[in-house]
Amino acid sequence: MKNKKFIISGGGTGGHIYPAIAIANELKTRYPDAEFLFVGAEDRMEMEKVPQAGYKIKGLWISGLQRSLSLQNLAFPLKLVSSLMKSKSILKTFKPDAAIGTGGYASAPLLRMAAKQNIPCLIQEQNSHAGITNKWLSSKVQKICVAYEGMENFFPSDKVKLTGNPVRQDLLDISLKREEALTFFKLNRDKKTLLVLGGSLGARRINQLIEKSLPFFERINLQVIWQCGKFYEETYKNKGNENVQVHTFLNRMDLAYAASDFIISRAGALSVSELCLVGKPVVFIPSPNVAEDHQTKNALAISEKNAAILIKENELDTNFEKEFSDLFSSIEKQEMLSKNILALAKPNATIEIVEEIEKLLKNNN
Ligand SMILES: CC(=O)N[C@H]1[C@@H](OP(=O)(O)OP(=O)(O)OC[C@H]2O[C@@H](n3ccc(=O)[nH]c3=O)[C@H](O)[C@@H]2O)O[C@H](CO)[C@@H](O)[C@@H]1O
Repeated sequence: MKNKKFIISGGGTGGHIYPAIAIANELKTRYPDAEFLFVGAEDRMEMEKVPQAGYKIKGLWISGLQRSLSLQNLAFPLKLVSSLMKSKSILKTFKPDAAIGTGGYASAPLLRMAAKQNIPCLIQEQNSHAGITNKWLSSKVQKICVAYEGMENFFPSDKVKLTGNPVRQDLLDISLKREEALTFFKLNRDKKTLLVLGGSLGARRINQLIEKSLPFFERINLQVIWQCGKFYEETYKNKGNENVQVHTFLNRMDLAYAASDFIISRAGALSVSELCLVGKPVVFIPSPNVAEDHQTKNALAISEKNAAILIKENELDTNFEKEFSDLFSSIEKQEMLSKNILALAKPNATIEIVEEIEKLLKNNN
C-alpha cells in the first residue's frame, strides 16, 4: 500500500498553528510512514514554528484583508491569485491524500485549490465565532470540526462535527512534570508561581498591568513567569528581577503550565482549551480587539460555569488587585476553579478529528 500524504495549512498566529501541529502528530502516530507538508504565509510565525516541530513548510505570498481602508489591501487580489497558482502547483507535485486547514489566511488558497482538485478536505474552527477563511471554505470542504456548540449558524450543519480543539499531547499529563518544571525555570520552591500569557504574540494591556502590579506581587511573595510577546520584547526584557522572569515566547508550554500555581491569560481559543486540560486557577483578560469580541465569548463560556475569573480590560484598574488577592488567599476558591475548569476539558479532540480524516480517506478509496 502506498504511503499516505497529508497537506496541512493554518497559521498567522499560534492559535492556528498549534492545532495543525497537534493533528499532524496524531496522524504520524497512526501512519508512521506518511509524508507531511505544511503550507503557511511566508512572513508569519508558522515558518519558524512548524520546522521546529519537525515538519516541512512552504510559504505563500498572502496576507489578510485589513479591516480598515489600507494601501496593503490594493495588493490583496494580486497576492490571492499568486497564492492560488502556487497552491495549485504545490498540490500537483505533492499529490496529497487529504488536505487539512486550521484557519488563518494561508489556508484559504490551499484548501480552495485542493477542493477543486477533488482532494478530500477537512477544516477545523477553534473559536465560537467562525473566522473569515473557514466561512469562505465551508461550502467547498467535506468536514468541519468545531469546538463550540451552535456552529451551524456559520457552517452547513451536515458537515459540522463537535470535537473540541486539538491540543498538543505534551500538555496532557503535566502534573507529572512539576519537579522537572521547577528545575527548568529555576524557581524558588518556597514561593507560589504566577504564569502570565499574552497569547502567541503577546498582549500590550496585560504587559502594562503586570509591570504596574510587580510591587503587589512582591508584597504577596509571588514569583512570576511573564511571557511578554515578541512585539514587546524591547520594552520589557529588562524588567525582570530575582522574582520575575520575562520571556518573549515560551517554547516549553508544558513546563510553564506545570510550574505555575496561578495563570493570567488572554482568551484565544487554543489557550482556553489548553487551560481546561491544565486545571489551574485562571484569570482571563480577553482581548477586546478581535472579530465579534470572540475572546470575551470564549472566556465567558468558562467563567459562567464558575471555572475561571474573567476581568475585562476596562475593569483592570479598579478590580484586578482585589480579585487576585481574594483568589490568592482562598485555597477553597483555587480548588473550586481547578475542579470546574478541568471538567470542561476535551482531551480526545485530536483523536476525534483524525478519525474524521480517516473516514474521508476511506470514502475516497
Ligand atoms: C489577537 C488574536 O487575533 N488572537 C487570536 C489568535 O490567538 P493566539 O494566536 O494568541 O492563539 P491562542 O490563544 O488560541 O493559542 C496560543 C497558542 O500559542 C501557544 N503559546 C503561547 C505563548 C507562548 O509563549 N508559547 C506558546 O507556545 C499556546 O500554548 C497556544 O497553543 O488565534 C486564536 C485562535 O484562532 C483566537 O481565538 C485569538 O483571538
